[in-house]
Amino acid sequence: MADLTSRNTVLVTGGAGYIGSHVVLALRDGGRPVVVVDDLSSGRRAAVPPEVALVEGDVGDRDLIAHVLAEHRVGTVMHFAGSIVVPESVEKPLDYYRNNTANSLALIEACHRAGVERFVFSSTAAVYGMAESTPIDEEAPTRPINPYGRSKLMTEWMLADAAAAHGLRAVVLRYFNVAGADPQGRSGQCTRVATHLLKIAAQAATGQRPEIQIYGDDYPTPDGTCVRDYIHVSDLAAAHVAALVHLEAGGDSRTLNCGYGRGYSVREVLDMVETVLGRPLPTRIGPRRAGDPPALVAATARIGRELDWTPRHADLRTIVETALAWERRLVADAVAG
Ligand SMILES: NC(=O)c1ccc[n+]([C@@H]2O[C@H](COP(=O)([O-])OP(=O)(O)OC[C@H]3O[C@@H](n4cnc5c(N)ncnc54)[C@H](O)[C@@H]3O)[C@@H](O)[C@H]2O)c1
Ligand SMILES: O=c1ccn([C@@H]2O[C@H](COP(=O)(O)OP(=O)(O)O[C@H]3O[C@H](CO)[C@@H](O)[C@H](O)[C@H]3O)[C@@H](O)[C@H]2O)c(=O)[nH]1
Repeated sequence: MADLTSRNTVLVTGGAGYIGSHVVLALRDGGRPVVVVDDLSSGRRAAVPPEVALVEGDVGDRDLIAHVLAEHRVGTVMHFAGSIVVPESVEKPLDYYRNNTANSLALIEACHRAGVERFVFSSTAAVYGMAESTPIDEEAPTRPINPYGRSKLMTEWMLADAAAAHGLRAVVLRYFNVAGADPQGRSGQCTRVATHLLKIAAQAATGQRPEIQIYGDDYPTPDGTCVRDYIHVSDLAAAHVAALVHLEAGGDSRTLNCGYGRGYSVREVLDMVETVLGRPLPTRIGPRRAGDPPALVAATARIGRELDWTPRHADLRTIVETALAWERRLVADAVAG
């Protein structure tokens, strides 16, 4: 019989990606043993610290996962691996159901077989769809409006059912808009195809794009542009560590919003980028982007109550400054070859 108490390694799937790599840093900063499984489809080997084992492979590969869980004495799985581009999910829904839903099923099954009972899952505010009112609390109806959101919601359901039947305990974190970079400059967003507002603004600020297009200024919001709740990626990483502590202390399954409960419009974000930069950026008003809700702001009472988590970077200037510092570094590294 395996000694479950000595299983204290955390398996981070997708740990070579943007958010996963920050969580790996937070876990390592806390002295935790970590192993990463990543197929490097969008992640980078360099995002994983050299002392952390990186197993290159598919999270849906049951044999590989069974081997990793046993070999590294994994006690908790944090599951980030997945496909994340909403418009792509509309064009290729089956790819999203395979990579986000079917591969999550394989991973949950592997955990069940191996007796791994603690699970932390990257979900998304996209599960709420067009929210009827904001701020949105966790009891709001889940009516995702695209395959990406549905593929993630199905994983939430599988985890809830596995919790009820098999004793798996899962913290589902529904992220709002994740942005910024590690304040120490160790990681940041590196995606090849940028779609997120702040990444695009950082690329424009560093001369990699001629302009930024604002997708619609006729929304029913104070300045007509969409409002979002931006959370610094390092605070989000700390929420994962707090979720781990909760589960290790015997805590039950939870579904928790991750945001600050404060919304900023697209214009306010771009104003802050210009302020930090000290010069204006070329912007153009374009048409609305399909599927954008006018406002998405998290109700945050539950995470404040359920986890021992205090945000440390909850201001837009810090988010913008760290995102810009990271983008400048990427550009400098590219120039240096
Ligand atoms: N970025 C956001 O604003 C945001 C918001 C809500 C939820 N999320 C969720 O957070 C998670 C991480 O997102 P991110 O922004 O870091 O994206 P990312 O693309 O940077 O990271 C995803 C990682 O998963 C890996 N991966 C993908 N499919 C895999 C597979 N089948 N097997 C092994 N590895 C695989 C990729 O190589 C990459 O390293 C995702 O599950 C996403 O749905 C992100
Ligand atoms: O070039 C751009 C890019 C974005 N936007 C706008 O900026 C806002 C934020 O867009 P983006 O950064 O693409 O994030 P969202 O579409 O809000 O989606 C993110 O945040 C959601 C939660 O709020 C998560 O569910 C998603 O996974 C995550 O990608 C939206 O109003 C966009 O229309 C622009 O105006 N111009």
